[in-house]
Amino acid sequence: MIDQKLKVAIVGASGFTGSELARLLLNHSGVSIEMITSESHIGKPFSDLHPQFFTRLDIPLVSAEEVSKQKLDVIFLALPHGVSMDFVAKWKDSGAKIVDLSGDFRLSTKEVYEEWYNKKHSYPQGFDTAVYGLPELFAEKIKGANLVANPGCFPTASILSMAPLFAKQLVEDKSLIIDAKSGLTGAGIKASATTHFSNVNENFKAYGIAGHRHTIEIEEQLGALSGNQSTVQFTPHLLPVDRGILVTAYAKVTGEMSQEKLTEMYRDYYQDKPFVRLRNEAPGIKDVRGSHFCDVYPVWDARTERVIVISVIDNLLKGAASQAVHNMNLMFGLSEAEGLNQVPLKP
Ligand SMILES: NC(=O)C1=CN([C@@H]2O[C@H](COP(=O)(O)OP(=O)(O)OC[C@H]3O[C@@H](n4cnc5c(N)ncnc54)[C@H](OP(=O)(O)O)[C@@H]3O)[C@@H](O)[C@H]2O)C=CC1
Ligand SMILES: CC(=O)N[C@@H](CCC(=O)OP(=O)(O)O)C(=O)O
Repeated sequence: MIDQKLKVAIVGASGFTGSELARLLLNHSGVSIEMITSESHIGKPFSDLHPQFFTRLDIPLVSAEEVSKQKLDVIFLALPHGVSMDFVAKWKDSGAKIVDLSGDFRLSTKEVYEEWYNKKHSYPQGFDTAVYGLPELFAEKIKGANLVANPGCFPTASILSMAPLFAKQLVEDKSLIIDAKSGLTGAGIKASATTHFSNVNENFKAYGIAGHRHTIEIEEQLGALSGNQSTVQFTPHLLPVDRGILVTAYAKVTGEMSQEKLTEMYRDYYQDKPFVRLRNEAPGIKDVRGSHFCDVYPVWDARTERVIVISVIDNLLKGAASQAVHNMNLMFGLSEAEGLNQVPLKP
């Protein structure tokens, strides 16, 4: 019998999102993991780096150079910004479809990228063919894409919190404030002073104030949705937990609003989007931990005349790895939910 499974490579799998990709793809019926790369651990079994895979995924790690030598259907890039773009340039005509988890291909133009990512070397050709991989908004475009720019974790939770209102052009200009909190795995596997146990444990801190690169990503996507330029005040915070993002978004809206109208609007917008769950109480990060869900809770505060929306995701999953798998499912015409039906891990 001919093996119909998609041949997949995970590039940069010694990191957090790479290992989460491996966990999801191992349980995906339509995929065969052909290759996992790491430059700093060539030759070691994957399970030596991530012992949770012992006896389940022990294949040796290879250099990314090996990717060019094999016929693959999908390449997942779980690499830092500025590194991914060079691999995309190399492999974009290889016949494999690429899902890039970095920020390299998410923004609209070279100029915007260079402004917000402070890039030194020039941007490769081909970025204009990338599709922004947020399935709830762009499924049709993703289906035809060869290169998907997987969204950032904060932008995923932020955009989904506000999309129904922007789609109807109901948000007052410059009124949107997004206050977001992330678990530590959002910062990647490399140790730093910021993520040192003593700096994080029993602590809680804002960072990237008035300049975090996710601001422009959120602005561009919400702007595209409404057809108007949007300006967002975005402030991330570091939470002393492993994983999870909680967004609290505040906005002024134009026209009459009520709780019933708001709930109805969100229900309509997300009715055929199985991974966005409309909640009737404030969700916590553990309600989605280990899953592909984004839980959303919209509230109308008549006293302040503001909409407040709480949204939660697992930054490593809906914010990265499971979103990448969702994109692959769409790109290859597979069932959207294949490999993504995990029930959240709670407590
Ligand atoms: N963590 C999160 O919650 C999210 C992360 N992202 C994005 O996904 C990407 C991966 O993130 P994450 O897994 O957290 O990152 P990590 O820092 O945990 O891992 C990055 C991996 O990239 C590899 N790498 C680093 N430099 C190079 C290089 N010069 N050439 C080849 N490989 C290199 C490293 O592997 P090795 O040295 O073994 O080769 C490492 O395993 C990043 O762009 C990140 O911004 C997006 C959404 C959420
Ligand atoms: C907690 C933490 O440090 N988070 C990261 C965001 C990680 C992510 O989603 O985004 P990118 O792919 O855009 O890097 C940060 O604020 O830079």
